[in-house]
Amino acid sequence: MLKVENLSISFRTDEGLITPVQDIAFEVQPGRTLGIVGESGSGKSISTKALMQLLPGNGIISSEAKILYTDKSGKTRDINRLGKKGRAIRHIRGGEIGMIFQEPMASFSPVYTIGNQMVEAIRLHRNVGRKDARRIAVEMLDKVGISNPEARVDQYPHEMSGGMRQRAMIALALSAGPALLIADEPTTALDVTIQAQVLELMRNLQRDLSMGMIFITHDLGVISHIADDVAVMYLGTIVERGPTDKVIHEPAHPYTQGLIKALPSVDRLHDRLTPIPGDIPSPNDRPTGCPFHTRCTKVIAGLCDQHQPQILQVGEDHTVRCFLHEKQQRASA
Ligand SMILES: Nc1ncnc2c1ncn2[C@@H]1O[C@H](COP(=O)(O)OP(=O)(O)OP(=O)(O)O)[C@@H](O)[C@H]1O
Repeated sequence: MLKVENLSISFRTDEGLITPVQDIAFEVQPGRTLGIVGESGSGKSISTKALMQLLPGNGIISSEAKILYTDKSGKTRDINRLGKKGRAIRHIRGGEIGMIFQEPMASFSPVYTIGNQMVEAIRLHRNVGRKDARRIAVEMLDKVGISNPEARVDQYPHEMSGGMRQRAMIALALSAGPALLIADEPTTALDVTIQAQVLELMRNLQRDLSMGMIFITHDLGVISHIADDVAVMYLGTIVERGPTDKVIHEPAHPYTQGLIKALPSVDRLHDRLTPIPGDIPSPNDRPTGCPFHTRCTKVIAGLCDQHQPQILQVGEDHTVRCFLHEKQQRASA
């Protein structure tokens, strides 16, 4: 339903043009969840904002990028050719592709009730009257597990707890009936028990409604619970991509291996965690060669610091950008 190719994103800044996302490609299949994982600043959020033409004013999507989206009627369009305004992109935002964020207040206005905001969103994208829209809003609140939805629908966002607001935001995004949902760190700010409930809810809703979903997080543990496929991002490039099971159990890129070693686990309480050394460099200061080579424990001097690795196939639908695999494949050929 979504095929992204050659996507680079730049920003005009006082220091000149920076390009925090460089030439990424990924796909989302109907009814499947793609997880995008990476440290803060790797470019996860801006990559998905670009899909809805929601980059800030100084943001530029590369002209050669293709963002091919097949809508509910089966028509495929290149979102990169639609521009930021106009009917076509407004129809896609919300009605075709919904979005939820870490902070529900980014979706809700504090001055209107939850119900009023849901009714507006439903009527914008569906051909129904106010009464039916309100009925759909109540049904949606019920579906996301909010008790007594007939009364809650008339509450203001500040009258709900954090976890409940998060559920209401999911209901708001789903009430317009999107075919694809983008969830940007939706559970990061919640405490772990509520986080688990919201993750479970999202997984069930995604299956019941056969929606496609892109789930952004810095937490590989969360990815293993929710995503069918995963793209691992580092400093604006996708370094590894594949089915979640494969990527977690047979990680091919040293960065993915590092993320897994850094994951805390209750089974290994006495083991020391192994953090990835150093910090992610700034996009203004991108290293030459492989962007990860400055932190990589397996760096090959003279190669990784000078040349960009190409995308290599390491299994069915499993790809990696790393010279270690190029070397191995050449040796076994
Ligand atoms: N409006 C902007 N102007 C200039 N640079 C920007 C702008 N917005 C984002 N960036 C750059 O893009 C980089 C990637 O941002 P993005 O928000 O996508 O990261 P992220 O991986 O989602 O991180 P986080 O998990 O912290 O949200 C940032 O580090 C910053 O350098």
